[in-house]
Amino acid sequence: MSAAASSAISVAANPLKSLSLSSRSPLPTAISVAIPSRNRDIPRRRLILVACTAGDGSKPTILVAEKLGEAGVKLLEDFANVDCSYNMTPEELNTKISLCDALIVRSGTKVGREVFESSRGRLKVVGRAGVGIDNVDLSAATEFGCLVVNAPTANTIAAAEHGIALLAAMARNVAQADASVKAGEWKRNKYVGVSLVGKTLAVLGFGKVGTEVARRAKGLGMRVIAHDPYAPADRAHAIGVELVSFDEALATADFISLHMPLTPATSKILNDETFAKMKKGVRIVNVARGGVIDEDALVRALDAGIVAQAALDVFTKEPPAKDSKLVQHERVTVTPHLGASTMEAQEGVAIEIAEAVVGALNGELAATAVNAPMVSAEVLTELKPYVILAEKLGRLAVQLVAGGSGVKNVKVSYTSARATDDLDTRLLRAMITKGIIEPISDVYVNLVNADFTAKQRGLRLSEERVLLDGSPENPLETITVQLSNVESKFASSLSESGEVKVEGRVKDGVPHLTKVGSFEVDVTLEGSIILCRQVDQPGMIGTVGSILGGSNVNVSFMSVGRIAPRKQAIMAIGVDDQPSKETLKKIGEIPAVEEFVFLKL
Ligand SMILES: NC(=O)c1ccc[n+]([C@@H]2O[C@H](COP(=O)([O-])OP(=O)(O)OC[C@H]3O[C@@H](n4cnc5c(N)ncnc54)[C@H](O)[C@@H]3O)[C@@H](O)[C@H]2O)c1
Ligand SMILES: O=C(O)[C@H](O)COP(=O)(O)O
Repeated sequence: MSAAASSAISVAANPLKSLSLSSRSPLPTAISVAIPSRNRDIPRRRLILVACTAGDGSKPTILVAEKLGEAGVKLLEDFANVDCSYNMTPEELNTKISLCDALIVRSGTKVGREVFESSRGRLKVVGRAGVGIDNVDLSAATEFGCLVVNAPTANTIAAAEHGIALLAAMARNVAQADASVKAGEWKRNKYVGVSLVGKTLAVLGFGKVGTEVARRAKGLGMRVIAHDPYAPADRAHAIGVELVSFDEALATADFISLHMPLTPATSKILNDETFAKMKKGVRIVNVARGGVIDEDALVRALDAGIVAQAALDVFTKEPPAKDSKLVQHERVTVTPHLGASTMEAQEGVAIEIAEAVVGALNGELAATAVNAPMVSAEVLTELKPYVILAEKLGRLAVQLVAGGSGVKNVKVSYTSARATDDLDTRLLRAMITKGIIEPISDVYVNLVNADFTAKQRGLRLSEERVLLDGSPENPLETITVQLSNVESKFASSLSESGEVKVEGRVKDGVPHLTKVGSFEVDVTLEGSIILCRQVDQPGMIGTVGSILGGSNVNVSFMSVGRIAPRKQAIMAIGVDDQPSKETLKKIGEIPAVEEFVFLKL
């Protein structure tokens, strides 16, 4: 099958009366009449991939719950109403959130399920001004269709520098000696330190921060090894770092620096058992997350002399209890989660997160999305009309089902001359899901929660690719949506094998409906559509057109698809305005009309 094989003919004509056809095909199966209309352009709909600004044109509201750099706040203020409310209690946050479209936090605010529940569907984006997203309930965010974005790069150097600062300060007892001098003491023998040069540093978590720490430690003359199950060896080799197993790292290190995220797999990864595998007198730095260390076990390891010293920027509970044995331990150096706190990093993070949040509220895909598939801007631009087509086909198909909620099986076919790995259909699938679910529920579906929502509703969506011959000028030729095991309220929409079937394609950047059941039609997918099955006979277009015209319903497009002359035909009529019940009744009463349906797009 190819685009050229379609036998639909589009005839640009003005009023219905002056319809004249010039066909290249002996037996046209679809005849279209383009009617100039106020709304001929694709409606200025936002591509609602993730979130959107308020539909009424009013500014969105962004709640900034923790201190954010000035430049970021300014960027947000140019776009939205910004409420900077710091130090809120959880209850205050839950109360405010229902009035906010986006929330920006750092590590100090817990964004749990109750925040999404309290937002009652309004919260569309959570921006984490930093890297770690362990304070955000990602599953709840996804369920509620809320995008989570972070600012993963702007504080890397700051965190790495803080790790090195703690490493050196710990080795030379800087904090303890400082406190002692300020207390009037002068104990030069007590605060003799250890040297870094020639010592082995094990970096656990060789990601952005870990790599920068390793690079700096090499500069200090240390031997650096790293453990990271997901890090590429060539990156390690490039800076002279050897990747080793976890146990080897523990057994050989004089210093251990932690740089992995807090996940169920890394929670308390340093514990009694793993401390026991370490070299006696090891020194530990943690600028990652407090939860990766079992803090009670660390106190035991310090007291047992396994761990000589520790330098900690992060704690399981922040701030830690005043009487925390760990914090008060004389061989432990602490800072109050300062890793990202440099002027430069905070300005950078603020801009990075503000841009991500504004972009997401504008309906763009964020490059730093944490809970949504990444789709590059180029792919997105190219797929834009197909994304609209996909959603509209979903909407149309489900409205053709009698008692739409029984839809369980959806088959989507994409015809394209593009190689399979050159066509990313995740967006299209999400939008078809949105189109199918939204008209029959009050769920808001977007790229974030489409798969989750489909699964939750027992909707199985299978995709099929049909490879076409020819050059892949367009990403896609047609999209076909089929719903199986359903009854249809418009029998003509059933395929030969009994599925509700609609097919569309993009023409000149505009989505068109090109097939309903076995009938070829050609109508732009905008406004609303009336589908009529009728006996093909002269005057039908005029009769229906004058009923609609008489009721002041503006017709934007008409197309007739038929099996053969004087047999059954499907008339697809695009209308800008919703016809009244009486008008639709009049159409149904035309003797040649066998069935009809009104569909909202
Ligand atoms: N103290 C601070 O203010 C501060 C500042 C920035 C980052 N951080 C924290 O530092 C951590 C690292 O940040 P990043 O930007 O380098 O993140 P990153 O994602 O670039 O790197 C994390 C690395 O950890 C690795 N990893 C995952 N599981 C592991 C495991 N079980 N064992 C070993 N490695 C594992 C990953 O493969 C990845 O390479 C995060 O927890 C982040 O929140 C803290
Ligand atoms: O994960 C991070 O980015 C750091 O821990 C920084 O957290 P903060 O924004 O609370 O300083």
